[in-house]
Amino acid sequence: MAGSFRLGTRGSPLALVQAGMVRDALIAAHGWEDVEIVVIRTTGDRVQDRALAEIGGKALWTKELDRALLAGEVDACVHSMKDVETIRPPEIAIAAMLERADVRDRLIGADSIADLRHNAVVGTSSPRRAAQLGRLRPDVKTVLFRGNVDTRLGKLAVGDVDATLLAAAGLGRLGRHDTGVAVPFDQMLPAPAQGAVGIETLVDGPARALVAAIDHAPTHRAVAAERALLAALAADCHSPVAALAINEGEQVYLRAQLLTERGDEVVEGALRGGDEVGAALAHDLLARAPAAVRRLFAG
Ligand SMILES: NCc1[nH]cc(CCC(=O)O)c1CC(=O)O
Repeated sequence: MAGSFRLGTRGSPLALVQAGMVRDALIAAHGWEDVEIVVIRTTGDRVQDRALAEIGGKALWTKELDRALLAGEVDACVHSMKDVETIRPPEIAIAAMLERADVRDRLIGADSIADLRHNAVVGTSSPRRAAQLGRLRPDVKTVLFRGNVDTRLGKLAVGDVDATLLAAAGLGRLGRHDTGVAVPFDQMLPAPAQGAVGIETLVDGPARALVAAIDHAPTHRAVAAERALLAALAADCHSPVAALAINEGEQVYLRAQLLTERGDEVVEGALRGGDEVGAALAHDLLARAPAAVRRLFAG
């Protein structure tokens, strides 16, 4: 490759740490002297006062990065896989994923969900977290909470809310391993693809194989199963859906949960299998879902 490899990324502190991890992995795999990091500003970074779901969804984070990739301004783009839509442009491939970090959520502001004060106010803009919280604690109110990790922790510190929930992976990558407490899976199953960093390239071209050299296959397989479930559900960022695939040899054990907005109704299930497991579990859940849940996943 002539010149240094160019890696596109958003400019948030977390995105820059993740891009640095990808750069280091590429340098180690290929013995390159350097990788150029190209910061691309996205609509999602500019609009901070409305829920992601309300203003256009996950495309807000990917659109500008996709454009730079398609225009040949960068060789690859780094994403939190959680923020990448299920349906991608046909010219773009998920070439690799880094090994997944801690997939759990962390609660900041109380020792546990049970310990939240009566009628506590929790800041989150995630339909999944709001629904799961509503299911466990119907008295708790959730309010819109956006901005990067530091912005959210700042709002918590000044008392705008009693508590908030953030992904352990993001906190850890920002050096905040000790912020808050981990919420166990049985209380809060994570978002599909939470904790996974992905690298996209063009389908055709030399970058794809270069990036594939740093792929962590078990992470890729697990996240692919979670994304296949989302695709079969026709779910988007409005959808209160949780899913987690655990590797078992060449197979995965996929767990998932669909909820109503306040978590009054829920359907959950699990399935073990290969490539088909995401779609199969989606169909099983939809078949068993209460009407109020199925309505949210009408696609
Ligand atoms: N939607 C925002 C977002 N996208 C990825 C992460 C954290 C890192 C990850 O899950 O890989 C976060 C913040 C959060 O949910 O706390």
